[in-house]
Amino acid sequence: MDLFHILGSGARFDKKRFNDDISLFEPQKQKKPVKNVVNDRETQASLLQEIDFFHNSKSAIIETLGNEQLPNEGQNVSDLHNIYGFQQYLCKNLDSAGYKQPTPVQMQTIPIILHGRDAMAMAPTGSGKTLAYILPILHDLNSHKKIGYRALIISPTRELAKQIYIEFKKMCVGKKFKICMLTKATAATQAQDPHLRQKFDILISTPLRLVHAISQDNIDLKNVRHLVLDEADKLLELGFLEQTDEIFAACSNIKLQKYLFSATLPSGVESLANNFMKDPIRIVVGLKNAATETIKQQLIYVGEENGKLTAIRQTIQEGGLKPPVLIFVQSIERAKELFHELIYDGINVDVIHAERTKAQRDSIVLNFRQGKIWVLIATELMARGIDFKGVNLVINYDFPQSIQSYIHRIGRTGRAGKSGEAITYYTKEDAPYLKRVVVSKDNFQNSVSALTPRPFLEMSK
Ligand SMILES: Nc1ncnc2c1ncn2[C@@H]1O[C@H](COP(=O)(O)OP(=O)(O)OP(=O)(O)O)[C@@H](O)[C@H]1O
Repeated sequence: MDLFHILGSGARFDKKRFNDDISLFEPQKQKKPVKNVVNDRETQASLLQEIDFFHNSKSAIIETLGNEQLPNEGQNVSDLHNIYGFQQYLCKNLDSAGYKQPTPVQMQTIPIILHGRDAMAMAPTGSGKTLAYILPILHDLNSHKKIGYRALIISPTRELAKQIYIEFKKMCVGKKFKICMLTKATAATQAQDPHLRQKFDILISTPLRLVHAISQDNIDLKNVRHLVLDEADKLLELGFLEQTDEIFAACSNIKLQKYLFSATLPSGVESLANNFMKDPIRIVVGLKNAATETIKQQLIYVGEENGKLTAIRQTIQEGGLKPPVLIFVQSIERAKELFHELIYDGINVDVIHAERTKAQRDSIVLNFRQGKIWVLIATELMARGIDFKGVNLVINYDFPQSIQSYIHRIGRTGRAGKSGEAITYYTKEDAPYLKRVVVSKDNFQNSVSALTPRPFLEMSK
């Protein structure tokens, strides 16, 4: 089972359940079982070259031995030959973006997708799941073709869809790929000119917008080979499920591969997903359905409802509100109320929710990213996927309704290995629900920094 262990670095596979999958990765019998031998070169050489895509073997063995450090010997850019061979433009773009090494979820997911398998990937917030599908998709698409959409990414919110679009664009520099983010305007132009639809390679959309286009016969998804559900558990919840189902139905290509990504995939959702996925490989990085370990979490008892405002004002007076700060509330009304309180206190604050216009939302997101807004009050709209790089503090002003909501909300800080802080206020009424969100940090395994992956540069031909 050593090969599978090596494959599984940074991830946890349900070996019992996916025994068949495991055997797929074992085309030949190991000569002899290897017991935690770090420098057994013979063992490493016997790895299936095509699966050991990132040459992860070291990090896996490090894991076995308790994170012991190994020298980086043998890692040579020029001598690495890999049957996938990422194109130079990808490596260049990764380098320009400052991405030197793949994160664990990227290490695990990329080879699985490139091997033509469906995948369900669960990895902490801010662990790089977006790139974990962007890279193999771009690699597989190879170059621009005029045959219509070949990859489709579904996101629950327009804000996240836009962020994914920007990340794709960043990775496509130097290639002629055409990417479309479906909006009212882009849908209308494609409705008017069917030839235009052939022009694009990749489509990114929210479910509702796409289902509308499908129902109007304005979009053709028959050539889609890669379908990603980003924030998959959200997209498979009641309310989105019907739309997601219609999208699946429209993707009729028999070679379609499906991928689910989220920091949280409750077991009910997983069972549901198993019904429509083809032999999916399940990837779990870290502890399933748990918060990221780089976030310092605090629960603060505020007694009554009005204790929250007192608590936040006290934190401000004590200079404990280091911007940028994101504050989550439960409803649009609550967001508006808190905004008026904080603006009255002279704080550089703004508020984002579904009642603000698209233009306002775009400009708020941009201003918050650029540091022009210090404190942003948000509803659940901003809880998932949004990557604000430097958020120092997340405050759950209103207690989250589920563990999933808690994980995603606080996951807006402590991203990409950075540290962050999360404060959750709770009142007497919230006390019975506390257990839902209190997750033992000690149980968390395989943090991003615990692994020593191969540099991206070594993926090129
Ligand atoms: N290999 C890498 N090296 C360094 N930074 C990376 C790498 N891959 C991604 N990142 C950065 O990590 C951050 C988080 O990535 P991403 O938004 O994909 O996380 P996520 O896992 O999708 O989080 P969430 O669950 O909140 O959606 C981004 O700022 C991204 O630019």
